[in-house]
Amino acid sequence: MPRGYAGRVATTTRVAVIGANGRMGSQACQAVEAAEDLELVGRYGRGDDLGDLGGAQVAVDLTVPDSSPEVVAHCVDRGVSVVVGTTGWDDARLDDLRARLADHPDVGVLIAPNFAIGAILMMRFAAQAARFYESVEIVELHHPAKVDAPSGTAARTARLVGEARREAGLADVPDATAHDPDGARGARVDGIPVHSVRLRGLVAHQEVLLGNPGEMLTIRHDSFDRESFMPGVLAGIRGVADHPGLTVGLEHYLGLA
Ligand SMILES: NC(=O)c1ccc[n+]([C@@H]2O[C@H](COP(=O)([O-])OP(=O)(O)OC[C@H]3O[C@@H](n4cnc5c(N)ncnc54)[C@H](O)[C@@H]3O)[C@@H](O)[C@H]2O)c1
Ligand SMILES: O=C(O)C1=N[C@H](C(=O)O)CCC1
Repeated sequence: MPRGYAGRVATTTRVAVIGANGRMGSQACQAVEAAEDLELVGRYGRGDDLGDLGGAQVAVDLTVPDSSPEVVAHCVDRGVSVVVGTTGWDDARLDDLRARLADHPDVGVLIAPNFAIGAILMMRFAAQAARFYESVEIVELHHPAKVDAPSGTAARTARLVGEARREAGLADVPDATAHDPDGARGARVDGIPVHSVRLRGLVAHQEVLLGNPGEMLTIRHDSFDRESFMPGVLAGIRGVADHPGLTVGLEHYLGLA
């Protein structure tokens, strides 16, 4: 156990990682093990019985969109706060989770669409810029093993941008497309066109393109390695118990909201 100031024994937080054999989960286990103030007490893969989560105080969910609601419900019902990196948390799922958390007022859940500091800043900058531009489109680019599209980050960015445009009283983005039988104009999330690229060699990347007559602003973020997510995972673990209820976005723990 680590020693704190004046030789006192500092307390550690007991952590369980669910989805521990995946690309993110395995790296999160390493990050927790390397942190002096955290203790990894449980690693769970698909099919494992989560039980009492090894006595964890905080769980990290890095599974898949189909599993995440059940995993999070299991933790919340046992009074364990959860840091959720898994995507797929649409409004209906968030509403269900809020209702569940109402019965567990001391439990915190952080839904973090992206743990990388640069991606969080990209989302904030895009929301700030949104009211100044007629056009906006999002291009997200990821590794081809990703199971969901659009990415959680792109969906969150689109919602933040859409909200900022509504508050500013902007009209819909201009688009004369009348014939698009193959869906070449991408998906629409909150009125914002979103395009998903899946390409061997990529990890996680996004561009927000904002256009006005005669100019374009591009806000781009690149995660070249999953190590970019780990400081955010650790910040989430350290903060979640102090933020009871549901929080969407790590920016709320970082003074960036
Ligand atoms: N928030 C972020 O910054 C961030 C960053 C990267 C990935 N992600 C998201 O995290 C999730 C995981 O990504 P990945 O690339 O590690 O995927 P992955 O497929 O490599 O890992 C997911 C793992 O979860 C396991 N799993 C599925 N259901 C489970 C269950 N019920 N219990 C225990 N384990 C279960 C799978 O077997 C797999 O090993 C995805 O939703 C992805 O979009 C978020
Ligand atoms: O690799 C993934 O999968 C990622 N998922 C998140 C998303 O969908 O936005 C975050 C970036 C990486």
